[in-house]
Amino acid sequence: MDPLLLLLLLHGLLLLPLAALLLYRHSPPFQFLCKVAFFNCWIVALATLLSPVAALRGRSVENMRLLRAALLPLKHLYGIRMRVRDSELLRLPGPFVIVCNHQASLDLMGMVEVIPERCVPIAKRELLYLGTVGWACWLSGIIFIDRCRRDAAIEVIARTASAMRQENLSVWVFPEGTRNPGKSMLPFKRGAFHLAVQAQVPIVPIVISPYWDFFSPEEKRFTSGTCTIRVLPRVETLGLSPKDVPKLTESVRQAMAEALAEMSMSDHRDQDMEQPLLGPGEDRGSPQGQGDTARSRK
Ligand SMILES: CCCCCCCCCCCCCC(=O)SCCNC(=O)CCNC(=O)[C@H](O)C(C)(C)COP(=O)(O)OP(=O)(O)OC[C@H]1O[C@@H](n2cnc3c(N)ncnc32)[C@H](O)[C@@H]1OP(=O)(O)O
Ligand SMILES: CCCCCCCC/C=C\CCCCCCCC(=O)OC[C@@H](O)COP(=O)(O)O
Repeated sequence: MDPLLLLLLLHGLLLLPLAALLLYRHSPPFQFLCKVAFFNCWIVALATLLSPVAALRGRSVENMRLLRAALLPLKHLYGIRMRVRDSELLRLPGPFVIVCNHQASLDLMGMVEVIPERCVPIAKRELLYLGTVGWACWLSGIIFIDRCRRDAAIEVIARTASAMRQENLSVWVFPEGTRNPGKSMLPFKRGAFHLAVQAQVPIVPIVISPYWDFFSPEEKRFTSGTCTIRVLPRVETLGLSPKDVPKLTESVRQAMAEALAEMSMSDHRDQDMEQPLLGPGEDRGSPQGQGDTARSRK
C-alpha cells in the first residue's frame, strides 16, 4: 500500500475517537444514544459474566443479589442520585406484592435500589430470549408471563401465589404491563391484585418520580439528575376475594396516581448533584424529596 495513504488512514483512525469524544461532549442526541447503548451493553456484559456464577447455584431467588449488584453501579455511572422515601414501609414480616409504575428500562435502577430480599419481578416472556440476559433472569427466579396468552399468564400467577406462601417469596409487578413514558399512569392490569388476593398477602405500592428532568427519549436527552422513589403504606388483602379485585386495583392506582402527581409537582432544583462517571451531564433540575437512601432489608 502507498505509505502516504497508510499515513492518512492512521491519522483518520486516530482522529475518529477524538471526533466521537467531541461529539459526545457537544451533541446531546449523540450523548443520549451512547448512554442508552452503554446501558444495554452493561446489562448484556454483566449478564454474560454473572450467569455462569449464578448457574453454580442453579435457579434461585438468591441469584437476585447478583443481578442487583450488577445493576447498582449504573446510577453512579450516569450521575443519577437516588432518594428513597419511607423505605421502612418495606420491612414486613411475611411476603408481599410490590406494584410499581413503569416509565422506561431505567426503572431497573430504581428497582434494585429498593427491592427487598427474596423478591422477584414478573417480566414479559420476550426477555427470556435475550441470550445471556434471559439466562441471568431465569437463573434469578424471575417469573415470565406471556402477555398474549391470558389463560397461561393467569395459570403462572396462580402457581406464583402458592410459591409466595410456601417459599416466603415476594413479587414485584409493573401493573401497567408495559413501559409508559407518559405523565400519568396507564390503567392497571389486574394480575398483581389477583396474585395478592390469592396469596392473601399485602400490596406495597412504590412510585418512581418522573424522569423528564434528565431523561427524554423524544428529545434525545439524557443528563444527570435525581430520582425519588416513594414507598406507600401497604394495603391489606386478608379476607378479600376475586370479586374485590377491581375495586382494590382502582384504589391502589388512585393512591399511586396521587403520589406521582405530588412528586411531579415538587420543586425542581437540587444543588447537591452526583457527578456522572460517564462524562458531562448537565442537570436540568430534580424532583425534591426528603428521606433516607437506606435500603430496606427484611
Ligand atoms: C445482569 C443481568 C441484568 C438483567 C436485568 C433484567 C431485569 C429484568 C427485570 C424485569 C422487568 C420487566 C418488566 C416487564 O416485563 S413489564 C411486562 C410484564 N408485566 C405485566 O404484564 C404485568 C402483569 N400482567 C397482568 O397482570 C395481566 O393482568 C395479565 C397478563 C395477567 C392479563 O392481561 P390482560 O390484558 O388480559 O388482563 P387484564 O388485567 O385487563 O384482565 C383481563 C381479565 O382477566 C382477569 N385476570 C387477570 N389476571 C388474573 C388472574 N391472575 N386470575 C384471575 N383472573 C385474572 C381480570 O380480572 C380481567 O377480568 P375481569 O375482572 O374484567 O372480569
Ligand atoms: C440471541 C440473543 C441475542 C441477544 C441480544 C441481546 C440484546 C439485549 C439488549 C439489552 C438488554 C436490556 C434488557 C433490559 C430489560 C429491561 C426491562 C424492561 O424494561 O422491559 C420492558 C418491559 O417491562 C415492558 O416491555 P414493553 O414496554 O411492553 O416492550
